[in-house]
Amino acid sequence: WRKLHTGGMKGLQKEDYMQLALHLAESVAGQTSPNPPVGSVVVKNGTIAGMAAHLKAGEKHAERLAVEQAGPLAEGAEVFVTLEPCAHYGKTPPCADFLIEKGIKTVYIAALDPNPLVAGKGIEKLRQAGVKVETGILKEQAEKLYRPFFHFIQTKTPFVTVKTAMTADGKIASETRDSKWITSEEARRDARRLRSRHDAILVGIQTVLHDNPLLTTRLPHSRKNPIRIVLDTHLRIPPEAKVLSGDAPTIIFCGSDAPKEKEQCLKQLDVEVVRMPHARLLIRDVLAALGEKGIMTLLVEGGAAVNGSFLKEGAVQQYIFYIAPKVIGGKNAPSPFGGHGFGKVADALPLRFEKVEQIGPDLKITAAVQKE
Ligand SMILES: Nc1c(/N=C/[C@H](O)[C@H](O)[C@H](O)COP(=O)(O)O)[nH]c(=O)[nH]c1=O
Repeated sequence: WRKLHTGGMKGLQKEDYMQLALHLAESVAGQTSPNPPVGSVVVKNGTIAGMAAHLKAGEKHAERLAVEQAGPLAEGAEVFVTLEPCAHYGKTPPCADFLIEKGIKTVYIAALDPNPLVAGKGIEKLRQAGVKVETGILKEQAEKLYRPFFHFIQTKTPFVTVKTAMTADGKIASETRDSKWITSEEARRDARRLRSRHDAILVGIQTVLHDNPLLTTRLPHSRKNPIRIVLDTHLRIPPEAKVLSGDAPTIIFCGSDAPKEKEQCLKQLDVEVVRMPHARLLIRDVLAALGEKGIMTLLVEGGAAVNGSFLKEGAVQQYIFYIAPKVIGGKNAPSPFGGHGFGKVADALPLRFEKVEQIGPDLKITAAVQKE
């Protein structure tokens, strides 16, 4: 990437072009759901003849846009693409056929598609047509970017991130349940940016009753607000709750016994109410329903009760902890995870700390759940 900035185009290696394609893909992550974010670069005689990202589900794919930009230069060109070109008719015609038709000489691919319907088919089509194909360039970086998409394809449920903010002694509020504010404005802005990269954000009714959150991004030039989801078994949410405002779509999940008249009143507020088949809300049923709606990434902002159920259910793929340099104390001050947790330390959920950053005065730890 530095080479692209400083050394001009001369002497670029294939990894440099793939890095550019990955930067393009990373820049659209969060806006292409339920499609993956893909970037592509077309190179002819050592110069960049096209570069593009897939911008929105249903619109043209990255490699098609980049090759179209190249025009007549596409003949005999090299194409770098972050995910294996599609070989099947989705909302748009297959890219593999398009690349063949345009006379592309070589296709470099970072990550292979895990979808059994398409895995390897695009590559096979290209090779049968005499196109040279090389895979696995910057594979690790691409597979990290595609973790949510791969999870969604394989499980048909959203990739779940739990975000929580706590003091250095692990409290999300004081004993009197005051929580304004644990972390700094910079950290809370960073958390709202995290929201803007998610398809949906979920909280429990306790958080609505205690914090009355708006659950929007409220960032300049930010993309659309995520869908707001509230787990509210008995439909206790007050009609004047801020989360019922018109700033973003809101879906409330309730149990089978929730009062019907409350459901009607919420529907008057243009709020979607999903009545689940059991009296108790089961996390796996909620996730299946969200997957059905094409929600690929879900940010769970708790509070403690909901976080506790997601933890117990093993339904989380990533945790993001914001830690403030403060000590609040109090044996009854709430911690991020309610419920009874795991009885033995040996049964604690194993994580892998992937990134530790300082955001203003606070720490931000991004942790992946270790595959069991
Ligand atoms: N109390 C804190 C948080 N509190 C998070 C709450 O769950 C809720 O999201 C907040 O009330 C924000 O609501 P809204 O959507 O912005 O209106 N989250 C944080 O990152 N730091 C804190 O100090």
